[in-house]
Amino acid sequence: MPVPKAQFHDLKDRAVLVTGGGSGIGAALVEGFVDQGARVAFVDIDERASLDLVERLAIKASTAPVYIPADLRDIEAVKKAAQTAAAALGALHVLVNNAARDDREPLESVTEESWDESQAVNLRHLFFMSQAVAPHMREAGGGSIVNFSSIAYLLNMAEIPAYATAKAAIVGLTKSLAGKLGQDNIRVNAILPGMIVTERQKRLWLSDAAIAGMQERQCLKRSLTADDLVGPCLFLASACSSGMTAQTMIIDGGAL
Ligand SMILES: NC(=O)c1ccc[n+]([C@@H]2O[C@H](COP(=O)([O-])OP(=O)(O)OC[C@H]3O[C@@H](n4cnc5c(N)ncnc54)[C@H](O)[C@@H]3O)[C@@H](O)[C@H]2O)c1
Repeated sequence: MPVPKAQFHDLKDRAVLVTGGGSGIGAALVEGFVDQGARVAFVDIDERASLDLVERLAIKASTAPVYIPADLRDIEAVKKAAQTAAAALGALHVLVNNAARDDREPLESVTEESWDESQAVNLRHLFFMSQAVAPHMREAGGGSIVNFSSIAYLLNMAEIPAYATAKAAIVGLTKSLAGKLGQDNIRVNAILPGMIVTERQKRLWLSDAAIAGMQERQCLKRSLTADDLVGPCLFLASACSSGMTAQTMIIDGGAL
């Protein structure tokens, strides 16, 4: 059964920036915000997927999303992307820090370089993008930042020490940013997805046995998809959650 689409009326015309919006969960989030009538920009390194998404959404939306090509491992590019988004959309009100790359790398293989690379792609840009966007949110009178963590760091998964570290740190980052930015009416929350069956996940990591194993573990006996994250993310972005900050929301079908 398809996940029903929510409507949050305060998100209409809101200026929204999504990182990693070109494919996977991020693309579903971009579409979710576009469906609200929000004005959306997204950053992604994958130009082909991103341009395809813009083309697809331009057909159905009055305002097509703005694609900002950038590599979020480059902090100057992160800052520039925030400025480009604000210049295109006006004072930003919502930031979704979604981009990541869940490479597997066992303990024995991790090097200084691969460790730093993992933190750069999975953690560092969330801080610097939030830092760059916060002044625009102050200008807008407040805002909402949604950080994508993962339940992976709670599952004792052996093959992802650097990724799990980054995803755990995102919860700490979320709470610290919330502590600082609350005085400016900027809320900061995190979403922890469980196993979300995307095309990329199926191509790279998810065997039929792994999917069946997770369904067995979950309370809900179906696979979750990117659409399962859209409603929760819109809710955190909307003033419907205006009393909620420094929190984590687990969307895992009851796996934990
Ligand atoms: N899919 C899952 O099962 C799952 C589970 C738990 C958490 N999550 C989290 O949800 C978020 C989205 O996951 P996903 O499965 O859609 O990931 P994905 O890999 O399918 O998509 C990530 C997007 O980020 C972009 N990206 C990657 N590196 C980039 C860089 N350096 N600069 C700019 N863009 C870059 C990619 O091009 C891609 O469009 C991530 O934070 C991930 O950790 C996913």
